[in-house]
Amino acid sequence: MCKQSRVTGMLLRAFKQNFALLARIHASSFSFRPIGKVLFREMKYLNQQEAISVDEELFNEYKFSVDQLMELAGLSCAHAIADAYKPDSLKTNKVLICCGPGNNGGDGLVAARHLSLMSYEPYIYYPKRTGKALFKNLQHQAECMGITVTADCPVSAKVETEFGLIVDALFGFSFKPPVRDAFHPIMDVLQKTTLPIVSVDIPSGWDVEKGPQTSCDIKPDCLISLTAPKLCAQHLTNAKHYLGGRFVPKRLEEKYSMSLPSYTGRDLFVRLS
Ligand SMILES: NC(=O)C1=CN([C@@H]2O[C@H](COP(=O)(O)OP(=O)(O)OC[C@H]3O[C@@H](n4cnc5c(N)ncnc54)[C@H](O)[C@@H]3O)[C@@H](O)[C@H]2O)[C@@H](O)CC1
Ligand SMILES: [K+]
Repeated sequence: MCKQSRVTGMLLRAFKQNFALLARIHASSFSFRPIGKVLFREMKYLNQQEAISVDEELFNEYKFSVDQLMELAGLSCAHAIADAYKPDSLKTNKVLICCGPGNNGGDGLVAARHLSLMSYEPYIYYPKRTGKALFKNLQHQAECMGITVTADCPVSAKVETEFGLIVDALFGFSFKPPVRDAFHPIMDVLQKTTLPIVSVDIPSGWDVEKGPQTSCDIKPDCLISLTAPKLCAQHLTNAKHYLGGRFVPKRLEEKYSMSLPSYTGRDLFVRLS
């Protein structure tokens, strides 16, 4: 084959490959971001049903136990908090941790225990408790480590003077608005506070997909998405955003096309913004 036709063949093949790539990009529901000369697929934001399905697969298909994943999730939250808020950058190292009735609250109980081992002084507000052994044990472990666990909602004035940071572990991806009456007092504290709020997985009160529902909704200073961000994270404004929960098997990540960012070395979190 002459040199000219070899070159023509190469150009044709390159054109076909690029055309196929562009067609795939166009057909996909994901967005692509050019970095240098390479196209990287951006991380996916899960809808509520996808988050629930991923959760179910981790337990049913992969046979993880709730305790295992909750410990890893809560530990990654504690590490991300320690990265974002060094104790001496806060007005005080006392951290108010608000724990809800489900697994999001469990992540908060775990994070409290780990923060207490890292120069913070956690104080847990845990109003609605279940009889499940896992949660009773988490509460017991926190109390054995000298952490106060109370069902009495702290008043705003006390929160503002006594604490340096608030962790919102009230509701996660199973939340269905509107917030029930029993949680109005603490939501009121979170809506009015001037302290930074770190939300675990979902800013409590936000719609899991649509984000804040009213201008009164809480404004987290930091969100720690677990496993993969949910759609509501796209509504964050001027907030730090971390990804934690470094336990997703590659096969599951690929099944849901999560395109998770790479964790560095032994880190338990990735800072996204
Ligand atoms: N799948 C995962 O990847 C993992 C998820 N974990 C955590 O688990 C969370 C999800 O946990 P759950 O499914 O238990 O649910 P949530 O913790 O999101 O909340 C469920 C609880 O909130 C209550 N609730 C729902 N809507 C309410 C409303 N409008 N007003 C008042 N109460 C309301 C429900 O009655 C239930 O008790 C995640 O967001 C994450 O924080 C981690 O613990 C472990 C790993
Ligand atoms: K939350």
